[in-house]
Amino acid sequence: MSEINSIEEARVKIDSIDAELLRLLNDRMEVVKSIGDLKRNSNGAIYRPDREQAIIQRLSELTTGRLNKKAIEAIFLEIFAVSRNIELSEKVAYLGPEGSFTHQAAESRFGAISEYIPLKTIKSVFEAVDTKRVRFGVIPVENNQEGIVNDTIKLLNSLDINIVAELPMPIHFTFGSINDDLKAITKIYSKDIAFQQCSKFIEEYFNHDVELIPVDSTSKAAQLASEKSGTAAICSPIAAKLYKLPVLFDNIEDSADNFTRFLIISDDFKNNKSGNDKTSILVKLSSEPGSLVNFLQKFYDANINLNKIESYPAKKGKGFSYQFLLEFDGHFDDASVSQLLADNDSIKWLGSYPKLC
Ligand SMILES: C=C(O[C@@H]1C=C(C(=O)O)C=C[C@H]1O)C(=O)O
Repeated sequence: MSEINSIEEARVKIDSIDAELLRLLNDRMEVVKSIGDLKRNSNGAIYRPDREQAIIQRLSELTTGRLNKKAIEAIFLEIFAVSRNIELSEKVAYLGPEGSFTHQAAESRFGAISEYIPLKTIKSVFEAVDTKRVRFGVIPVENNQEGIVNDTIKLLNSLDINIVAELPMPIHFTFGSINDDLKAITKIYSKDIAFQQCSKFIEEYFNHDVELIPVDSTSKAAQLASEKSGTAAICSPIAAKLYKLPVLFDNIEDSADNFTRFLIISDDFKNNKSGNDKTSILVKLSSEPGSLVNFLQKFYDANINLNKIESYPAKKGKGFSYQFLLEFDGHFDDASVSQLLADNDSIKWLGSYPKLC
């Protein structure tokens, strides 16, 4: 690139590059529109995380300039979200309320312009997907501090719903208030759990008395704080944005490694292989010596790497049997995986999807 001597000169260059980018993006959207028409004729799914992951992987290997994989991902996830809306706008339900961390996770994958429906419970998200009122649902499945979300597993077990993609997301809390002088703040709204997870911040920044007021959601906290002087909220960045609450501090949580794994779910959905996939299953095993060992032996024999195993007691008739959630490397279409899952009534396949954590 030739030498640039002034900001004005640089901006002229940027304007011309942007015009070219826009022309190329519009060309891309024409092709995307044709794909949308073809999918409509064949009733194919609009969202294909396998294909999106393969594009990001390909571009990360191709890049020679300043953009690394993370930057490419940030840019292209928005392009994909806009593309999907041009193909066909698909409704997305998530565990609300608006401004929840699940909302933030949903927006990170489906972009700013999709049609979102916040629902009150994980069960209602599953039901909205099951009755085809929405094409996709977004719900939490585990948090590294709190453990697994039992409702999600229970509903994956009882309904015919598949996992389309996983979304690991670091949980960062922000501190927002319309007062920029901390001394003027006498009340802080948030959820109990957020107070616990940000206790060091509260201790260090407030040596005067503040009242910690627990409310139902961190979005509610943001709303209340946006309406009243002398108050503040500990909430998600998206909730602060939603209620136009000025953010005074970001990342105020005690532990830097608080992360939640969300799932995108749909009914009747099967990804193609992306090259780096994970499979989730539920399996019921009888309560007798060796049943788990014998089952796990099959993974060892097939050289399949296990990522997770969680157990749940499952009521069955008079006695108890055991149910396990297993996650392992590989895709349903891999011969080793399909052989392992074949002809086994006690296994419920939940989905094979690009591995992100
Ligand atoms: C265009 C497609 O549909 C969606 C949009 C994609 C894109 O913008 O490249 C990729 C995968 C799908 O989620 C496709 O399936 O190729």
